[in-house]
Amino acid sequence: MTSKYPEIQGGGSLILAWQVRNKKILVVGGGEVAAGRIVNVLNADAKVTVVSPRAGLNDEVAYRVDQKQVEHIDRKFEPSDLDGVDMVLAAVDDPEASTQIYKLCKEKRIPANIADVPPECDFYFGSVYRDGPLQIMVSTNGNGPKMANIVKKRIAASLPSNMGAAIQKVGALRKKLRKVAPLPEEGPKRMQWMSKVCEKWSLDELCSMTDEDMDTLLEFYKPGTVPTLAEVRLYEPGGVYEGPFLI
Ligand SMILES: C[C@@]1(CC(=O)O)c2cc3[nH]c(cc4nc(cc5[nH]c(cc(n2)[C@H]1CCC(=O)O)[C@@](C)(CC(=O)O)[C@@H]5CCC(=O)O)C(CC(=O)O)=C4CCC(=O)O)c(CCC(=O)O)c3CC(=O)O
Ligand SMILES: NC(=O)C1=CN([C@@H]2O[C@H](COP(=O)(O)OP(=O)(O)OC[C@H]3O[C@@H](n4cnc5c(N)ncnc54)[C@H](O)[C@@H]3O)[C@@H](O)[C@H]2O)C=CC1
Repeated sequence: MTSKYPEIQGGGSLILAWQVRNKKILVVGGGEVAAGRIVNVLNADAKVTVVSPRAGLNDEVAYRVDQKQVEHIDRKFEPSDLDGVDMVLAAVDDPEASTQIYKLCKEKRIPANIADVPPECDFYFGSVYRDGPLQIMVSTNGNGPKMANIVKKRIAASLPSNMGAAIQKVGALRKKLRKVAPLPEEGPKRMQWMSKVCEKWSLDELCSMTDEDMDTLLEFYKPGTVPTLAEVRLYEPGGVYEGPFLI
């Protein structure tokens, strides 16, 4: 029997945008996989510590250590490394160490990704496309990591190059709108108006929107209308404005 509600398809992952700004993340290992993890978490503004013997660091990880982008503990993993840590990413070529790290993380309830052991991961990484504020993650839920990479590239190729820039402008406009209409009870109106702007304006229009344009556009929030960019630029503040576009 078909239902009017979404059908449940178990076996997936909960895909979230985890906020790790200033959280302490421990990366165990300093090889190629660790290098990828480090980029992912630094891009999310985490505080990163890498534990691995210096001799085992690959060029990229050694570079990030030398640049002080990450802290470095020059030895093998020890249990005390987990003190005060919010997340652990293990990428070592030593299955025994992997299992020990996993067990300790379970005990201490620290979320962990153990690169080579999917059953020991609280979460998987995915293939990520990034364009400014826009991030798209593709997961195949452990079935085909390389396929995730291929799907990501296809999605990326289909996206306009100014998508991230447009989203950045929308972010700035939303911030200003919050100042103009701060009250919680205005929520529904605020959201409706914001959605209309996103739907009506092209990406090029959004991208070319200046700070001044934003302020003018926001004058249309009260009547709840959405002019075009051209109309915004024709608008004279304080004037009585009743164009055919005020729908
Ligand atoms: C479960 C998971 C756990 C986790 O790592 O979080 C995991 C596990 C394993 N990967 C293995 C192999 C490879 N991994 C890659 C690449 C990536 N792997 C990533 C994620 C994940 N890998 C998680 C599932 C994600 C999902 O299913 O969607 C990506 C998407 C993200 C990232 O790691 O950052 C990143 C692409 C980054 C990008 O697009 O930029 C390549 C290709 C390459 O290196 O070019 C290969 C070789 C080819 C192949 O096998 O496909 C093996 C060894 C298998 C063996 O021994 O044969 C295991 C262990 C196992 O499967 O048992
Ligand atoms: N996405 C994924 O899940 C993938 C996982 N892998 C697996 O991930 C693991 C790591 O791969 P690579 O980075 O290519 O290996 P690698 O050999 O380049 O690096 C291993 C690193 O671990 C460090 N290390 C070893 N024992 C340690 C310990 N006890 N404490 C701290 N550091 C220690 C070494 O110094 C070295 O920096 C391998 O087991 C590999 O099979 C490989 C490809 C993709």
